Amino acid sequence: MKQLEIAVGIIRNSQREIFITQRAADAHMANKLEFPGGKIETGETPEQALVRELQEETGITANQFGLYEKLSYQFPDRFITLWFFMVESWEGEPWGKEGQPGQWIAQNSLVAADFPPANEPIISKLLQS
Ligand SMILES: Nc1nc2c([nH]c(=O)n2[C@@H]2O[C@H](COP(=O)(O)OP(=O)(O)OP(=O)(O)O)[C@@H](O)[C@H]2O)c(=O)[nH]1
Ligand SMILES: [Mg+2]
Repeated sequence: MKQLEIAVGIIRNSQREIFITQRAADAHMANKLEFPGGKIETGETPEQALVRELQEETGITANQFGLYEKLSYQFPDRFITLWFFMVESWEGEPWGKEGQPGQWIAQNSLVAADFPPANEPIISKLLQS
């Protein structure tokens, strides 16, 4: 069973919109929306992985963030632990740097079904706050 640790960023602007990207058609959880991020590599802290992944996937440099939630999920073929960081201060303008479509979505209009099932508790929490 694959076991993965993932760091992702909830990139939120001053209008309470969140930068969301769409997963590739050939990826795990194909076409689902996601928070940009990816696998924590050996020797990296979750925070270091977050900064690296956001640079690679969205072009921004996160400079202030805090852990929002950490949760685990058992997929049929893999067990993943997701570290969700709230990112409210960064340099640059996020875009879909790896070719993935990106968009700003109002925090209160996120739809859980558009995301991988592991994200459900996070979408609920964002909708409630
Ligand atoms: N980035 C991201 N991954 C998520 C989210 N929710 C969720 O279940 N995942 C799962 O986390 C796993 C790893 O994410 P990833 O594919 O972005 O990893 P990565 O950027 O290192 O990709 P790579 O393997 O192409 O290098 C995938 O199995 C993905 O389906 C989310 O909101 N954001
Ligand atoms: Mg990724």
